[in-house]
Amino acid sequence: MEQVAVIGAGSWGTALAMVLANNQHNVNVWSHREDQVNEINHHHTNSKYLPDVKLPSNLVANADIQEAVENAKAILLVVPTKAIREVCRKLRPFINTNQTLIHASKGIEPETHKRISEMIEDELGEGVHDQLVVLSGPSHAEEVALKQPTTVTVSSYHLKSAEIAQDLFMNEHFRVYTNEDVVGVEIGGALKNIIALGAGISDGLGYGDNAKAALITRGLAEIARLGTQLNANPLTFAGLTGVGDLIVTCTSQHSRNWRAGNMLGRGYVLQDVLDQMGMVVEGVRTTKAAYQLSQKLNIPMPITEGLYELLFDEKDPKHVVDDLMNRGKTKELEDLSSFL
Ligand SMILES: NC(=O)C1=CN([C@@H]2O[C@H](COP(=O)(O)OP(=O)(O)OC[C@H]3O[C@@H](n4cnc5c(N)ncnc54)[C@H](OP(=O)(O)O)[C@@H]3O)[C@@H](O)[C@H]2O)C=CC1
Ligand SMILES: O=C(CO)COP(=O)(O)O
Repeated sequence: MEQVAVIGAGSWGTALAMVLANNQHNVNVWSHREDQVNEINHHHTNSKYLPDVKLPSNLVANADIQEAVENAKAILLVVPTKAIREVCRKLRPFINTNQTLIHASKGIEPETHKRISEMIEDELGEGVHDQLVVLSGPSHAEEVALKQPTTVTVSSYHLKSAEIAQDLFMNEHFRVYTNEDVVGVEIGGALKNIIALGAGISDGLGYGDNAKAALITRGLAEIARLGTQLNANPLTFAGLTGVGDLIVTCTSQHSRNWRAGNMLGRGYVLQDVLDQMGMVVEGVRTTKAAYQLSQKLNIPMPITEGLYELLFDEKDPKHVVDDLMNRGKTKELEDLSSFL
């Protein structure tokens, strides 16, 4: 039984805290909202983010970040990418070299084009490199909270750290694999959200399963094309954090990215969609970051480019699809030749 701190009390932070608490660990969830801390401690619920779910009694909440991480063997960071740096700065005075630092967020930072583990190292110092672990894979919070069978991957430059995370989370409902390809795991988890927005748009436009299968497979091709340029292992994209997460996010109505895309496809404007969602839609900022990166590295990413034009240049969704379908002729495997 270990002491674990969870930084972030949204849907994913709460669901992962439940997995840890169900594994008999003592879990302290930090939230920046007093009212939410009181609700978790007095009613054992987090009604905004996981309605109708009862939280275990060994899961408590704290609004003081120092108290939340006190004596923690591991700290799990689960806030939107946009909040990672701010939260790390709050955390910095209270971490030590014996703790495993796990993050479960999915995004790339616009302008710097950094992955989340790189942002964390920027803020907490290079000394945390071997303590860092990323947890990713096909896993909607709503299903994890109901103990439905789920598989994820934990990845670290230091296998021992990944194994510590594996031991903390693994149980009969939640199966955890290790993988040492941090770049591939983070790139797959972040970029699938762009394709999920696209899948939602396609459904919102009334297109069928053929279009969605095309988006998933050609989306995977461009994710792998960028990822391998960044030194990811191409095989990671065939795994849980690549095609696995693409499937779940592009086909599930739990996905906020799919739902946001669906509204865009039905004609809603971006700001109204984000206002209605009330939870993070990571794919929007990640589209900007991935588009910028593809331009900088001169890597063709036509779906990402189409999404960028739709989100940031107000291009009509139907025109985006028409332009994707009417690109010049190409070979399916041409892009993949560098893998061989
Ligand atoms: N939900 C899921 O099923 C999964 C999510 N993820 C990833 O996990 C990450 C978090 O997502 P998720 O939990 O779903 O997001 P939610 O939108 O459900 O919750 C985000 C949480 O972070 C808090 N937060 C936002 N900004 C700050 C800040 N500056 N300081 C402190 N807390 C802050 C929010 O507080 P407030 O209530 O005040 O806004 C809220 O508690 C994302 O990167 C997402 O892609 C990964 C796998 C599955
Ligand atoms: O990453 C997720 C599932 O693996 C959650 O996706 P959404 O953020 O689109 O809900």
